[in-house]
Amino acid sequence: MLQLDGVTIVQGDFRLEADLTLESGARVAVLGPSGAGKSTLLGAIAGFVPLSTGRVTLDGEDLSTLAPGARPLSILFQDNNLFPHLSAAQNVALGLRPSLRLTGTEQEKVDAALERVGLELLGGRRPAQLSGGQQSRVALARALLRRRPLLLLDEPFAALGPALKTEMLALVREILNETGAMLLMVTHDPEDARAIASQAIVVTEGEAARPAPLAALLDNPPDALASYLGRRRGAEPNAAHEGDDHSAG
Ligand SMILES: Nc1ncnc2c1ncn2[C@@H]1O[C@H](COP(=O)(O)OP(=O)(O)OP(=O)(O)O)[C@@H](O)[C@H]1O
Repeated sequence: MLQLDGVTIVQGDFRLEADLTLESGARVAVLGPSGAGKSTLLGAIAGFVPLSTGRVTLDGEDLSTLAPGARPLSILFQDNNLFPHLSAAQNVALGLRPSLRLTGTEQEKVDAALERVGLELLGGRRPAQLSGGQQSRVALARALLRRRPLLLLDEPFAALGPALKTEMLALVREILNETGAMLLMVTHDPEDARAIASQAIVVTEGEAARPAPLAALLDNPPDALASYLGRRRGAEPNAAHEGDDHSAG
């Protein structure tokens, strides 16, 4: 269970509050207008952004006392945070051992993770020698290897084409099924959210709201979310944002 307890984050004149609980294994989309604080929320959980007040706990453990690298979570950004001078296999291995001096068993785990994402033949290549989708796979393999109970995705597949994005979301879903990890995923795309999440946290007007069922939220969005999704509450279905095609029943 992930708890944000009386959390306030202040960055310059920006302020975000969060008081919410997510059950173990929850799959949660983080939605909201640009600049609302979605990345900031993930950064605070991951430890890159300091809390002004409150606590973040995972299964009762206070994460606020742990350095980012020691937190029981993996985070993926759009740029995949791969090191350009290391091979794909070494980038994956970093998830296990920052020194890259692997034992035989650890090497086997790295190989298995690369195989799991279909990159067993490309482990020797550096990121620049891989396609965008392959780079995303390397980053996912590293997250897979770490087996942390919380996976934070900050629009990691936004730059990929629709087919690749669908494939990556399917892979994430499989990984979540295998690991039982909890997911928090920032996305601007309601269809991506539907593909993987069952709940949503709406971040708007200085607050990260308590999680709500995703389908109901997308079918009948509050005003702040409706304008961000490109349509108004009560609008005719054919006034909906192109590509945002869903039926209520
Ligand atoms: N280091 C910083 N110092 C001051 N303000 C910051 C800093 N980083 C971000 N902000 C501000 O915090 C607010 C939230 O930014 P954040 O990146 O979390 O928004 P977001 O919802 O993820 O936006 P987007 O959807 O555009 O990525 C913004 O107003 C931004 O300008």
